[in-house]
Amino acid sequence: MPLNPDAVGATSDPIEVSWTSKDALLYAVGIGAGHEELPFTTENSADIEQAVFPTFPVVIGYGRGSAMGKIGTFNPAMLVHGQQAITLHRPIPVEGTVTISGEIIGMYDKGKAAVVESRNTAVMDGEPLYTTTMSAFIRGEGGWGGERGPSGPKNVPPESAPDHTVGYQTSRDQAFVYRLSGDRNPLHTDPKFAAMGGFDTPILHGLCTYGFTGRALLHTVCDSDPSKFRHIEGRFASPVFPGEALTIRMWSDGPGKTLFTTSAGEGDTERIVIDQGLLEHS
Ligand SMILES: CCCCCCC[C@@H](O)CC(=O)SCCNC(=O)CCNC(=O)[C@H](O)C(C)(C)COP(=O)(O)OP(=O)(O)OC[C@H]1O[C@@H](n2cnc3c(N)ncnc32)[C@H](O)[C@@H]1OP(=O)(O)O
Repeated sequence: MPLNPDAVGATSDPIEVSWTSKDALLYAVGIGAGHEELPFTTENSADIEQAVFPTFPVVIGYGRGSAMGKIGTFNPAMLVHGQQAITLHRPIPVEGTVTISGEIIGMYDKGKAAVVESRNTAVMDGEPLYTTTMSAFIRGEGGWGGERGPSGPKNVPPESAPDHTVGYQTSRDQAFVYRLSGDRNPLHTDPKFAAMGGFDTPILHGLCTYGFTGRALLHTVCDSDPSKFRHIEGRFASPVFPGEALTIRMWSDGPGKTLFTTSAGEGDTERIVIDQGLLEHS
């Protein structure tokens, strides 16, 4: 059975998931943090309280609570992560339990591909903690005559030079650490599976690049304070190969708003890998 466009509105059964301090530390090293970010990478440094990166919700209970299981069948090697947004209602504690509910909120026919949007809402102690929205871009699954969905430019930065630029280096083996936070998709580690998806070598998890990007934004425009980081959104514009350098460029867009892009590679190979980036912060 192929994709089922009638799955829009399908919901998952709410499910309880928990995480520990160690999960937050593992996520931190998976997105490249280390000795310069001790609050996020240690729980026992003198006079430092452990903190959690605001992009951590994307791995809490990874995949559990999502309604994506209701969209029908497709070749998993043809799926790439398309877009991701995270809204934080309060900072994420070092450990905790949430109840996650998922819903399919859109299924768009792009002709050569299907774009499937889903939303997860997480509640802790009866109050919303965070909401995540993601889209999957499934190549070869369009063409059923459905709505084309959103298109056109969004969160376009000005032509002017960025207000801030941060560079990070991913490691050749970055995906092997990042996957331990939950996403074991072999697209990121197995050359044969990657080849089935049309890639010469495994590509980096989109959410790993997203985590590096969130670190840059947190430290540059939120004074490294997760409580100032309210909402982030962006679109995966091109694959990243493990070992590539990342450059995150930021433009202030008025009070509490920063537009951003993330690029990978250097010189001739540099290209934007996250576009339509927006951070809302205080
Ligand atoms: C069930 C379990 C769920 C688990 C989810 C996550 C699992 C993870 O392990 C998977 C990953 O991490 S994959 C890695 C991260 N993602 C990527 O690397 C994708 C990078 N992007 C691309 O390759 C292309 O932009 C590409 C291929 C996405 C699009 O490029 P093109 O084919 O050239 O498309 P284009 O002609 O530019 O546009 C066609 C229409 O699609 C819309 N669109 C483009 N990029 C999109 C994107 N990233 N997300 C959503 N929609 C997108 C365009 O707007 C266009 O629509 P329209 O014509 O209506 O304007």
